[in-house]
Amino acid sequence: MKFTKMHGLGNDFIVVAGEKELPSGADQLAIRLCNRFFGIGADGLVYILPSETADFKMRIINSDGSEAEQCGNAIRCVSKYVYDNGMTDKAEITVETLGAGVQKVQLNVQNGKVATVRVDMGQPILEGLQVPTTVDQAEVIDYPIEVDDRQFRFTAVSMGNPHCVIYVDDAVNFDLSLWGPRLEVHPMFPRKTNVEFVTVKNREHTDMRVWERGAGPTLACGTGACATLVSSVLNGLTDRRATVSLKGGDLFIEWDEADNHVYMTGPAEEVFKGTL
Ligand SMILES: N[C@@H](CCC[C@H](N)C(=O)O)C(=O)O
Repeated sequence: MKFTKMHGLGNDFIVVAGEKELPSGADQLAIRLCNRFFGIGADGLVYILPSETADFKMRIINSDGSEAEQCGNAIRCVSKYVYDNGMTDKAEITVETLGAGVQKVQLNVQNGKVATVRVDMGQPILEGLQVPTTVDQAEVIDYPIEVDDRQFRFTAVSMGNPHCVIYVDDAVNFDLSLWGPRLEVHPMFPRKTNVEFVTVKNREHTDMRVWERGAGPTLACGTGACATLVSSVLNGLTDRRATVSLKGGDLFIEWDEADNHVYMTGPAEEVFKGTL
């Protein structure tokens, strides 16, 4: 099996192309290959597959073997992969995802290779039961949640996958590994959740640290950055265009008032190719 190790701001993936469909046993393979001590090491295993409704289809398996509906950093890596490897010569492509429909992608090509990618991430889902949370409300904004003896307030956003956004005084130094795993499996999130801890720096800039469902602490999360911007607008904290600074670097996120779509712009990089 040939693979390419790629990353988007340090959120890293083992990318595999050439299969017709998601192979059975992909969950166990992801657990084995994503292991940083006994495998290649990655946050997820990503398959690029043929699609009947788009130019390509993407499936992503988290490092714990669970499948995610969508992944912002992976879709940028997939877009770079298909262009740089001659699977398309188009600068605008479409990618089918499991839970966020078909997404339109614009490639910024420099010297024949994709440098950055702008993805139309679609419309955010805010209805509480659809995110999903157990809160039966049209929107779940600044809502109380208790973990052990600590009270947080969260805003729920789905970008195809669920996110719980929490504002803290200092996201950069926040104890992610203590609270992230507890919130990920909190009973208010029936399909578990990704958790973003956010500090607003000004109306066009936030810091964010993420605990990902099925992968733990990662250096960046594209859908998490989108959820952060949407949440920050809903809470009146930022404008509709802002930079989200993650541990691995910056993503530029826009929530368009006209079409209600969220747009994410950021880099994608190849690390190495290999054969198993
Ligand atoms: N890193 C991703 C999200 C990957 C999936 C996530 N762990 C989930 O289970 O929803 C991103 O860049 O969006």
